[in-house]
Amino acid sequence: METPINKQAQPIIEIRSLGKTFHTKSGDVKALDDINITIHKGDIFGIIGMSGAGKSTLVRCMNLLEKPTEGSVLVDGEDISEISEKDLRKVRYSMGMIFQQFNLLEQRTAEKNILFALEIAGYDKSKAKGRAAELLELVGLSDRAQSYPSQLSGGQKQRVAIARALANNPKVLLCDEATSALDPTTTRSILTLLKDINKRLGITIVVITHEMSVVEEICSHVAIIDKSHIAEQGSVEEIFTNPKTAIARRMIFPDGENLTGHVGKNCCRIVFDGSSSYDPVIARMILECKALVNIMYADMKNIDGIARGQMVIQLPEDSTTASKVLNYLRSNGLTVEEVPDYVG
Ligand SMILES: Nc1ncnc2c1ncn2[C@@H]1O[C@H](COP(=O)(O)OP(=O)(O)OP(=O)(O)O)[C@@H](O)[C@H]1O
Repeated sequence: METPINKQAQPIIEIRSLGKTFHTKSGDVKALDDINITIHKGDIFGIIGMSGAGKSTLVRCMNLLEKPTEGSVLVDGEDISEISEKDLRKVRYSMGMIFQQFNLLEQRTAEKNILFALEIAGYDKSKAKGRAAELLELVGLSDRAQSYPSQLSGGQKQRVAIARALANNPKVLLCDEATSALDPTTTRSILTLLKDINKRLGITIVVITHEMSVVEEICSHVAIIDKSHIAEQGSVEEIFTNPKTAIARRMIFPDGENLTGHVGKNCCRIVFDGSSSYDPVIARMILECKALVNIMYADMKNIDGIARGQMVIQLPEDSTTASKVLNYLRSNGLTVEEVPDYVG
């Protein structure tokens, strides 16, 4: 399944038929199977999945920290599994990375953590201090340059890690569960910073997370990974409005789970894309079509102030009334898809 093409933007990361098997003493573990993803320049691309789904392995394959056993990874059109170690190092410098546990050097101050990254990349020494100051300002930590990690809060540590990851002007920032160790308020401030960096510097951001709220807050696109496979991918708006797989529905609408386990013949899925609120439409439909319907599943979300979501209803057995219901919903601008055998 391909991400819808953003016609303005060029692909920056293309993952083609990628697979990764770990050979362990107790047998082979297939961590990734036939993964196909295209990330375009300027996207904030979320990769979401449950624990053990393969998220970290996938993000580590993007800069070949983990070597895929099948398929290829193209960065800016170049197959990076084919290039020399030296060129691969350059590609890695073009892809900054941040982690859940920050991974700062505890014996160095915030400034020196950044200087270290610049030094390794061979940055001009005479300009390095100025560059570090610029980066600390970008992440709002100019006044903590001389603090050691142990003197910083979790959010401040992640800001230093972001500054360090940006030191070499990367084209891509890979974030592996970057907010998972932070409280909700700090999480929001880090996500706001990432959004700002994406906007101001045009850096493509890949966000690995198990939290849908993170995707909802900052991502433009999302791929849902389940048991080593991509279950679904697309723009966040599209996936949130009309999730097609059970895993996507479970992750996006966890509150809808109390309605799972329902099975029904002759159902239809109604997609609310923000142009109408469902209560009056459904109520009017019941009155106008004189049709009683069973609600098999329903959930709505507020995305950017617009109500989106979906509902699955069981249509009346009488086919004339069922058609009336479908026509009514469609004529009210709703997207309606018939589901002959619904399994919730
Ligand atoms: N180095 C390794 N050796 C063997 N198996 C591994 C290795 N790394 C990951 N795995 C296995 O690959 C699968 C995917 O792991 P991965 O860490 O990528 O998942 P994840 O979605 O990031 O999970 P989590 O959120 O729990 O970190 C798991 O079954 C894991 O046990």
